[in-house]
Amino acid sequence: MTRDSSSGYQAARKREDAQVSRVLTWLSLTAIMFLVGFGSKAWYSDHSSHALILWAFILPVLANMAWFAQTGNRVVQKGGLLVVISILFTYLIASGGEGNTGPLWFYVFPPLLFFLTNLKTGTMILLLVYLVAVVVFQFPNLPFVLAEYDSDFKIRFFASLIFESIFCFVLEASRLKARNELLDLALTHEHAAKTDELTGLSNRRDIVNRLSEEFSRYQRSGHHFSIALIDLDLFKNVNDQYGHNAGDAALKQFSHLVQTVIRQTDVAARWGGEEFLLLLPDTSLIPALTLAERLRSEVALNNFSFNRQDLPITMSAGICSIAQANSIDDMLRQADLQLYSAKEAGRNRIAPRVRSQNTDTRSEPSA
Ligand SMILES: Nc1nc2c(ncn2[C@@H]2O[C@H](COP(=O)(O)OP(=O)(O)OP(=O)(O)O)[C@@H](O)[C@H]2O)c(=O)[nH]1
Repeated sequence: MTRDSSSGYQAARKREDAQVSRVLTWLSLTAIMFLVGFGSKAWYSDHSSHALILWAFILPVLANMAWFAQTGNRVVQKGGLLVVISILFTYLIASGGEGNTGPLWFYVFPPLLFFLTNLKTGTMILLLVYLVAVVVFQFPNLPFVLAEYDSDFKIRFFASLIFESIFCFVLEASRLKARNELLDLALTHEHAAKTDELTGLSNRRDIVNRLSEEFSRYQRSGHHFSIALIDLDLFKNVNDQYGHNAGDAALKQFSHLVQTVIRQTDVAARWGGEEFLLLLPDTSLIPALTLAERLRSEVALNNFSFNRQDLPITMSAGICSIAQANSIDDMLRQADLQLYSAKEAGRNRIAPRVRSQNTDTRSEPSA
């Protein structure tokens, strides 16, 4: 299981994305308040055109918020806000704002960029931001540049902006490192919580969850599925005769064999002790019986061994399809009954149960 495919990781990513969206909504509201406030201040200081431009920026911020509320598209929400803020700050540095304080807003860029993008994209955009500042500082005669800054200010501005950028980069890099380490730890725990330690198959808790998910899918969309409850025959004798380690080796070899026989979409789990459960999605009774019979035959033919000693391993299984049951518990109960009848009939066999509305027939293939 990779970090990306882990359900825990995906849930964490979703939570992070939702958190970023909430922060962006608050940032947008704060930006609107600032634009109203600084616009009013400029208006009453007789800088009416500056005030109007600041107020004009409220519109795209509001439009971005409304678009996000409508579509829930977080990429557009992030990108939209970044574009609006970039244009606003470029205007502020080029116009000087009030009293040539416009460039001060550039200090918002480094933390915001690393928060909204990743380290690589953030660094690239920051370099562009530097370029904008260099152009404005070096070419005061350009038509859109209205402010002139003295050399001392330019040097101090760049030095402090670069210092802030490096600091933000380092902070974000260590935050990401800590976050990834935490996610890896969560992934290890998630894997351990779902996996049987000896065989590496799903454990009982995991298969129970998957069964109920599959049952919900069946109720929603009518997708049939089947289960096979498998028990290794006379396993106590294997332990008694060859030792517990040999028994463990046989359980591992059996689990490996099962995984080579089932499809990728099937799930094999250790149900407990020497009992296993297969969940076979999109499989009705007859294909499930065919698969179980193939597995039984492979097991009977396979050379199970421990310390160069051959181990006599066979299996019996009870099969049940959702078409024959009302619930997961009912399925498990019926599969267990079938397993019992397979054992009673002499082991090393599969017991199907086929039940229609009016009839209740049982048949067992010979071993
Ligand atoms: N080596 C080993 N043995 C296990 C493990 N879990 C359960 N067993 C053994 O599996 C055996 C199950 O024995 P029983 O329930 O009597 O059934 P059986 O001998 O398989 O006989 P039938 O089920 O009737 O065919 C017991 O001896 C358990 O100790 C395990 O993890 N490792």
